[in-house]
Amino acid sequence: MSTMESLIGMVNRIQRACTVLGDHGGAEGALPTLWEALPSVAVVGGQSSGKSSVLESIVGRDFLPRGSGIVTRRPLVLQLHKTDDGKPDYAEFLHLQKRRFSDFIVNLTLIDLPGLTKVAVEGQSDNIVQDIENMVRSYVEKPNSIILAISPANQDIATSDAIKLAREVDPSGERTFGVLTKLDLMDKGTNALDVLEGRSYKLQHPWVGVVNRSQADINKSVDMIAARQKEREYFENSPDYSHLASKMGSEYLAKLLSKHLESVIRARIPSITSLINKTVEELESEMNHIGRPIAIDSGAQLYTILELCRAFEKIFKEHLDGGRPGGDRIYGVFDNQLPAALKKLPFDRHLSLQNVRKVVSEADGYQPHLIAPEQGYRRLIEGALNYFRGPAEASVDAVHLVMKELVRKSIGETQELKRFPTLQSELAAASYVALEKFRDDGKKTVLRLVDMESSYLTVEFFRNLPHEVEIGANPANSTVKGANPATPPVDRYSDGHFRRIATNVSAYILMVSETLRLTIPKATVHCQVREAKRSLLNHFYAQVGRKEGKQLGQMLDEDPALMERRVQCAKRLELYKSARDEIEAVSWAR
Ligand SMILES: Nc1nc2c(ncn2[C@@H]2O[C@H](COP(=O)(O)OP(=O)(O)OP(=O)(O)O)[C@@H](O)[C@H]2O)c(=O)[nH]1
Repeated sequence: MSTMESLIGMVNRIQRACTVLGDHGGAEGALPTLWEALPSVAVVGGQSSGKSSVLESIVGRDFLPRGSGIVTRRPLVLQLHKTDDGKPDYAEFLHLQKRRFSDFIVNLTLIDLPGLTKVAVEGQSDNIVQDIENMVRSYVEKPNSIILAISPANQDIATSDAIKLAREVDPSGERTFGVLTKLDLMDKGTNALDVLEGRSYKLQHPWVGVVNRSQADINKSVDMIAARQKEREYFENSPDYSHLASKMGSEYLAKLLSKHLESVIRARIPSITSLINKTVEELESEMNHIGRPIAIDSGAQLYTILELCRAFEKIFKEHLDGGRPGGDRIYGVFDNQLPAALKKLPFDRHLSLQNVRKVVSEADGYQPHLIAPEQGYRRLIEGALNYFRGPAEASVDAVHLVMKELVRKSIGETQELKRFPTLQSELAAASYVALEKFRDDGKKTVLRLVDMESSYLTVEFFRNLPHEVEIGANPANSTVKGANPATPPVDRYSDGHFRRIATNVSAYILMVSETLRLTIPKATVHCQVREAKRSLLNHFYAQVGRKEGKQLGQMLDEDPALMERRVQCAKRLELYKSARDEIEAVSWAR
């Protein structure tokens, strides 16, 4: 394999790596540095110094338009690896190079130096000159830019624009290749040995003299092969240069340049590889984070849905049972909210002397009570018990709210669910419906506890009360109590009598309150918390089980942005891996 072929093969591989990555050195590129890490060749020289001719002979084809128009009259920056939109002047040209240079892919840049200063024609601002100069400079300044400095032999080397620029941006000369063109056009009796042997201007790489096709050759359509032959003969037969013949000419220049490019590219491979490896790692970890794509068969989809539900349920239970926060707030309802609400019930008002007297009297009707006001007691107690409905229902509602919040939190905390917004909302909806049902059940149960208190009073409480006679307001009546029903007692009932009734009812209500304080939490946990742990998603599971494949798929609808991201990542990952293969092949090929 010739040096040139192996270089081209190598660059082709790297180029393929770059192309698969969509990396063309632009800012939008995935790995902008990959392409940019490669050396580029800038062919610089004064007007008509022979840049195009040299480039052609290196590449081995006739490809550049010549002699007029776009090539000669402007500072020409030709990048063979990318088109530059917005510069219609070059469009045709760039179009041409695209077609022709698929086999020589090092970033080639052709720079016409004197053109730089002459570009500002009428109507153009000086800024353009400056801009173009900056652009050119940005090419040749890059440490990975190899400068092919073209100087015509029939001009004083001291005035060479190419050497002037090269000296400026590459003082040590390590990336400058001096090319002397038009040796055949030198005045008779003069030669360029001072330059070619490095005495006029020393560079680290040897100077190479070339003889390109003359304008006459071009006009006669002398092809490249013939031109090469002619060039070879020129050096072999030249009395001045025959001793240098093996190190002169376009072919030698191409070989020299290829070897240099190859070593520079090889030197860059480790850093390119590590760059690729780093990106592969990043992409892999992102892919892990995004998760695998979902299966398409409905069995696997159902399985996935159930797995996800289970993951959610597990977290939800951890919130209730502890391990994750939130369950303690339910205890907070029982320990603070409920007792406080019970304590705040307006029994003082209900058992005010005035109300007790009113309720008892109304219960007595036309016939005042004789012994204890049985009906009065019952009505007072019933009235008081009604007040418990509020706190009882409020406890159920409070627990409901806590659990709803825990469902919301648990869905948010289920990592696996993150990518499935549809399933997330369906799970939330199903859970809320279930919690609603548990709440209804909880309410029914706690209200039943209250109702039970009114349906049957604790008889012992009253039996154990001190006898009416002893609590009677008037000691004079104590002997007749119960003995003389005919005595109209209405006016005999003093404040003390009613106060005592109030005290008794109050004591009874306190006892009931204590009971409910203990039983409402039991009912709530039984109906809501325990049920939620046991059957939060039961209905949902039944529904899912009846779903068709298509509906299952819909439930697993992913966030479109995420799906897109996964596809992108997967694609890039594959590309990077194949790029890595290409690059690895380069480092093994010798
Ligand atoms: N005789 C002879 N003519 C040459 C040589 N090199 C270039 N020429 C001629 O010089 C003219 C300019 O050559 P190009 O290769 O177009 O030079 P260039 O630097 O690309 O020109 P611009 O881009 O217009 O600045 C052409 O007519 C070439 O045929 C050479 O070594 N010997």
